[in-house]
Amino acid sequence: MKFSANLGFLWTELPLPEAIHAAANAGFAAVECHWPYATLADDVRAALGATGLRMLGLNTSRGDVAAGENGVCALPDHVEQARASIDQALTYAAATGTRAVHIMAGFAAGPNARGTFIENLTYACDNAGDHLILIEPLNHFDAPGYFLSTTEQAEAIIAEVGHPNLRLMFDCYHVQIMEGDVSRRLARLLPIIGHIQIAGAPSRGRPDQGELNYSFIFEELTRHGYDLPLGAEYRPEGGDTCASLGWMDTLWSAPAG
Ligand SMILES: O=C(O)C(=O)[C@H](O)CO
Ligand SMILES: [Mg+2]
Repeated sequence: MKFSANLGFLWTELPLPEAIHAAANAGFAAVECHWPYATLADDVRAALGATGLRMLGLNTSRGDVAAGENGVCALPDHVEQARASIDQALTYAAATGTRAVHIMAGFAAGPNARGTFIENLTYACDNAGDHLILIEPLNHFDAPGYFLSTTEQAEAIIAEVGHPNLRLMFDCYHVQIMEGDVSRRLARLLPIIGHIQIAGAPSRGRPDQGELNYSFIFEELTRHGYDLPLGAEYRPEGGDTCASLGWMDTLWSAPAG
């Protein structure tokens, strides 16, 4: 199993290029981030080039954070901002060789929100080139009122958009909280999954703590032939990422031979 360091949660005390170097030194196979826009894309690209790591994903902007926005792409009265956030994310992804862009839906509900999200996702896919477009259900406790909260809802939207670039970001932590049955759900949804993330549940601490048995999940994924890096998107205790990394060895030892 390979792992991607989510730099939205790991090494957050470091500027993004330095965090990329820290992830490489710690043995991660890739990195991913949340909102890199305050950092010059050239600096990120240089750090990726120097370490040989790929950036697997970044998010569209949250919008007006002070006003409590968490993405704008399902907000019927924000279509212009949504398209601008998608353009910004795709431009940054192209400049840094980032694999996927996560389209943040925002706090919204109802058929108009769904229709808006589908139109904006279609726009994103039509302009994505080689980049994957991801959507991610978030749990009700961390993101109450977020438009997308279950894999079932995401699966129906992916089918309706019907574009090969559009995939599910399966965050085991959110799925465990909202729906459970994680390993069976993972296996069934693998054909539409574009990225998988991990964290302990329900705390969002390190993956070796809490109710999810990741050793089992890793074995299952391996059995299904899944070999892309899994996104380590957890909050290290006390903010000390290096001290939190023991799980990388204890949860997974590569099969012999
Ligand atoms: O919160 C998460 O789980 C994410 O992966 C997103 O990037 C949203 O912040
Ligand atoms: Mg996630």
